[in-house]
Amino acid sequence: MAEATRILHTTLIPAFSQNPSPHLKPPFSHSQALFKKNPVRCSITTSNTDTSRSTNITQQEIPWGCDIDSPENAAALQKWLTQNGLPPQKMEIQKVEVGERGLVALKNIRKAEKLLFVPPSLFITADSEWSCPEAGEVLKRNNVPDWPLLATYLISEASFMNSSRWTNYISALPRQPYSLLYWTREELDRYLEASQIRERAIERINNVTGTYSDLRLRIFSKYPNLFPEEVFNMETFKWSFGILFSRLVRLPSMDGRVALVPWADMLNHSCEVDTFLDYDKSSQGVVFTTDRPYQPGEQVFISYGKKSNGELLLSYGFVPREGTNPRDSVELSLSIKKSDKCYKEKLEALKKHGLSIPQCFPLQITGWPLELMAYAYLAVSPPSMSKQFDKMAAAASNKSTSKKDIRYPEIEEQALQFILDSCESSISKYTKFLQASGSMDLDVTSPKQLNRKLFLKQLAVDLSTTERRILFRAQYILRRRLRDMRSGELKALTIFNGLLKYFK
Ligand SMILES: C[S@@+](CC[C@H](N)C(=O)[O-])C[C@H]1O[C@@H](n2cnc3c(N)ncnc32)[C@H](O)[C@@H]1O
Repeated sequence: MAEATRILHTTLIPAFSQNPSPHLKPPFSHSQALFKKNPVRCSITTSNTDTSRSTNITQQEIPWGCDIDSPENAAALQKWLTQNGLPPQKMEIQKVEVGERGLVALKNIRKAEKLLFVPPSLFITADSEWSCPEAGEVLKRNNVPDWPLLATYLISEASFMNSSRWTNYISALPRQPYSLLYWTREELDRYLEASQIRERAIERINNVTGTYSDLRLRIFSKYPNLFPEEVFNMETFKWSFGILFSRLVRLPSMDGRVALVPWADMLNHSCEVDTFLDYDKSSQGVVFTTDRPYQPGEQVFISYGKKSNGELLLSYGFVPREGTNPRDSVELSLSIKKSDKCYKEKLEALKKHGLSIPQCFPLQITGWPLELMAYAYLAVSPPSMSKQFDKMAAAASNKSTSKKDIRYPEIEEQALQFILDSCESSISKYTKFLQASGSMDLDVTSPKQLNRKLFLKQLAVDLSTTERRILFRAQYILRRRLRDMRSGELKALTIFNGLLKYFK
C-alpha cells in the first residue's frame, strides 16, 4: 500500500508550497498564486435523472460505504468486477478471522504464482473520468495534487450514487475506515499518551483538516454548484482520506503512480509475507507473486510495506500480534537539558543538520541506529569537545552523507547511560498507561460508545505492549553493556593498582 506520510510530504506539499518543510504544515499554505479565478458551471440539475446528481442531496442519503461485515456489498462488487473485465480468480471475498473481510483461496495456489490481474480500466487514478467532468476540470486547472484530488473524486463519485460507474465499489468500501483519523483529540491524548504515534496522528489529522480547509477556501467556495457543502465537508473528507490511507497503492512499475485498485484492495496484510502489489507490464494488470503456497480455504495475504506496529495503526487501524512483526520499531525521544553549558551551541549544530531538541530515533528489537548514538554523544559531550559538535550533529542526521560510525571512547559510557535513562523514562510512561488501562473509566453513555472505547483502548494497549517490549530489550542490552564496561574498567584499575604496588 502507498506510504501515506511520504506521499503527503512529496506529493501534496511540493505542488502547493513554495517553501516545503520536512515537518508537515497545512499543505496548501503558499498556494494562492497557483489557483486561477475561473468559475466553471456544472451540468448538475435538480432532477434525479440517471446521469445527474440532485442538488438537494444530503450527506445522510449518500451510502458512504457499508458495514464491512455485510456480505451483500462484497458479492455485488465481485459480480460487477467480473462483468467489467476482471478475469476469473483463484480467490473470493469472504469473512475472515484476520481483517474481517479478505481474499480466500478457492483452489491450490503455488509458491511464486502470479495472482489477481486487475486491468487498468478498473483502477481509480488521478486521470479517471469524473461523473461531473466540470468538477474534475476545476481541480486539474488548479493543479490540485493526486491525494486531495482523489479524495475529492471519491466523494464526488459517492454522491452520484447509482449514476457513478464506481457505485458497486464505493458501496463495498468500509463506512468507517479504521484509522487514527477517526480518533478524537481526547482519545489520542488518553490512549496514546505514552507513544510517539500520538504526535504523528495529530500531525496527520491537522494535515487532512488543513487540506480540506484550503480546498474549501480556494476552490469549493467559488464553485458551490460543483462542490456543495452538504456533500464536500470535513466529515466526508475524513472518510475519503481514511479510505486513501488504508487502500491506496503505489505502483513502482508505473513510475510510482498511486491508484485505488478494486479487488486487490481486499487483500489483508501479514507481517510474515514479503510480496506486494505492482503493475505487471507483460500481463498489463496489477498482480502480486505469492511467496508461499496456499490451500483452498486459506486467507491469502500481501505486505503493506516494512512498517512498524505504530505505522500500521496510524494508517490501517490495526496492531499485529505481539512479536509477529520483525519490522516493528518504537520512536525514542532524546533531549538535551536546557541547563547544559553548551545548550545553545549544540542546538545550533543540530539545527544546521535539520535536527531538533527533542529528536526521535527508531529503536528496533535488533538494536538502534548509529544516528541515535551520535546524538547521545553530542548530548553528553563536555565544553572541551565543542569542536566535535558539528561532526556529531552531522552523524546524527540521516540526511548527512558523512561517516556515522563515530566513536568517542572517553564519553561512551555517559552516552550509553544517557540512552538508558531516556529508555527508562519512556518505559515508565508505558507502564503507567498500561497499569491505569485496567481500571480506566471509559466515560460512555451507550453500548455503541462502550464498544468503540473498548476497541480503541485494546488497540492502544496492544500498541503500548509491543512498543514497551522493544524498550525493555534495549534496556537489557544497555544495562549489560554498561555493566561489562564498568567491570572492565574495575579490572583495569585493579591491575593498574597491582602494578603500582609491584613497582613501589
Ligand atoms: C486494504 S484494506 C483490506 C480489506 C479490508 N479487510 C476490507 O474488508 O475492506 C485494509 C484494511 O483491512 C484491515 N486489515 C488488513 N490487514 C489486517 C490485519 N493483519 N489485521 C487486522 N486488520 C487488517 C484493516 O482494517 C485495514 O484498514
